Amino acid sequence: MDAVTHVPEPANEPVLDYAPGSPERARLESALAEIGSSGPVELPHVIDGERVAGTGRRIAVRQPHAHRKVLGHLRNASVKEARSAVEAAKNAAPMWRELSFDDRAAVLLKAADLLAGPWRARINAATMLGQSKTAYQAEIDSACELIDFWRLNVHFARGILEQQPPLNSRGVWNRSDYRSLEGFVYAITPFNFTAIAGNLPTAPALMGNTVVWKPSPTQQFAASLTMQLLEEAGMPPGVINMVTGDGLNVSKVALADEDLAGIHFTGSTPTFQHLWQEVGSNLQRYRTYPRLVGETGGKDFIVAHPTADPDVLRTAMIRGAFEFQGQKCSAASRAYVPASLWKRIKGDLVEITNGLTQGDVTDLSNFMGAVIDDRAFAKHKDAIDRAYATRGIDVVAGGTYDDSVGYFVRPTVLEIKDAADESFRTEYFGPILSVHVYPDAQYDRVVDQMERFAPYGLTGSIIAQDRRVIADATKRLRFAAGNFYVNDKPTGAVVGQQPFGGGRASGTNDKAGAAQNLLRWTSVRSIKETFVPPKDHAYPHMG
Ligand SMILES: NC(=O)c1ccc[n+]([C@@H]2O[C@H](COP(=O)([O-])OP(=O)(O)OC[C@H]3O[C@@H](n4cnc5c(N)ncnc54)[C@H](O)[C@@H]3O)[C@@H](O)[C@H]2O)c1
Ligand SMILES: N[C@@H](CCC=O)C(=O)O
Repeated sequence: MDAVTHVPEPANEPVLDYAPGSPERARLESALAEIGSSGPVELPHVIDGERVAGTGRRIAVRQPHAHRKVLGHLRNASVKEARSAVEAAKNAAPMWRELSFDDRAAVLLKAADLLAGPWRARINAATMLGQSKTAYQAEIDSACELIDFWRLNVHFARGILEQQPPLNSRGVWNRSDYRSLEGFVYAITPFNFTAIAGNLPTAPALMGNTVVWKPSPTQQFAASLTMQLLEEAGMPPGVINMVTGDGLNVSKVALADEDLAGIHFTGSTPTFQHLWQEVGSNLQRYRTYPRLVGETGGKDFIVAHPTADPDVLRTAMIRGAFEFQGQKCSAASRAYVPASLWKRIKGDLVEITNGLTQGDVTDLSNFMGAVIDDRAFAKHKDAIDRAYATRGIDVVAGGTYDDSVGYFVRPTVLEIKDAADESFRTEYFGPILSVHVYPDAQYDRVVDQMERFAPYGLTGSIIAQDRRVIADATKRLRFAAGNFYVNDKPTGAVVGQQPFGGGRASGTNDKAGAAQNLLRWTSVRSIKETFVPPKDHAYPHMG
């Protein structure tokens, strides 16, 4: 029973390509048709394994590219449901932490296999319809990244448990006991990645914690399916308690609870800072210091050197800025391009950007869908309108928007004279790329200016051929990005390959899907056992 087992060797889940005629495409199209043709569903809270309708404000979950189509309805959690969720998590804690690691790991390994197989098309289709992702963007998120999170977290967690003190004095045996945190973990997840939503509650759960999970309302459709999948994988009632809605009442209850042991957050910088402040002001209430893990916003950069390959640069800009409508925290939203290169790439960049296909994501020929909701649409519209109204900014591609059918914002390139313009520091979280074109000789000045201009430190790329430039930029931009790319776009980190997260205003850099993150969800106890203990208090020097 107590054998130290080996967990299955992890490997990244292969990305399926959904080419015309492929079996995965047929499965996906049938899942899209099935969801698309069934009426709106109720998206209840799941507390202690029970579906709870709730009494709070009812909110429609819409398809962003066809906003008249409603996928389902949720209700904002009231204080009552928030209390029930916290109580359920606390009650389930002794049972869950007493289960062996292998039992907890088996739930996630089974969930990963279910997602890789029978659940794949359904969750991808839900992510496409609910978050307006193309087939490829859904596949790398809701299938591959989530499967990788679950499999690799088990692998990394096993590695942590194996870390034991290297030294034992004679007659002594030292051990490390990886305890869960004392209390419950509050997981709050963003709209843009089904994988992140699935990882944030399950990573602490793997380490023996029970969780209150509050998904984003605009991701709730896929989140509810993820919850069902976890139940099918054998997750016991009460381990993960999902409450829906805006989270205000959940925070009111959870952040004031003496047993709050941690927050696992991904979302915007202001939301995380607000949660941190609340925890700070409640500090004296808590039994233990809550662990605060937050991955937040970015203003991710591409710096091109005059030696850059123009095709590599253009492709990194288009894919990095516009895939999933620029709604990745890692999306390239500012680029610094030398004048000599800009002359060479501008024509193609503008033509390709203006030709990017956009529309309903069930039409698999589209490169892009819509932005997530009316609020995001309004923010991007304001940013584009401001660009038109500002001297020194040229809207060289895109620059249009239309919300009559869906929340469509055309991929937009702004050529901006002033490197200190606010669009080089503000996260719009949409398909808007600000480009500063600099005289080739001023490369060094530009790198110095951009390194600190935005408050964030999430992702960034250097595009250059000269090795000395790459080496120098890697050093000079060391703290400007937690994920740094050489001759590639700054998006698309793969679990187990490029552990993801950033510093400065971008978060606590605890690297999702890596051992660093899992360590935040365990509180180590050191056990020293002395086999033949001393029976006399005196030391030899006392004579
Ligand atoms: N660094 C990363 O790894 C990463 C990954 C994905 C997204 N992001 C960031 O997330 C942001 C976009 O996501 P979003 O729009 O969902 O962010 P958001 O901050 O608006 O919302 C995130 C979550 O917090 C919830 N929330 C907001 N206020 C709350 C409160 N007081 N109590 C409880 N919950 C509350 C929301 O309902 C949602 O579930 C961008 O800034 C993006 O850069 C970062
Ligand atoms: N990990 C993802 C971004 C997640 C944030 O939205 C990437 O690397 O593109």
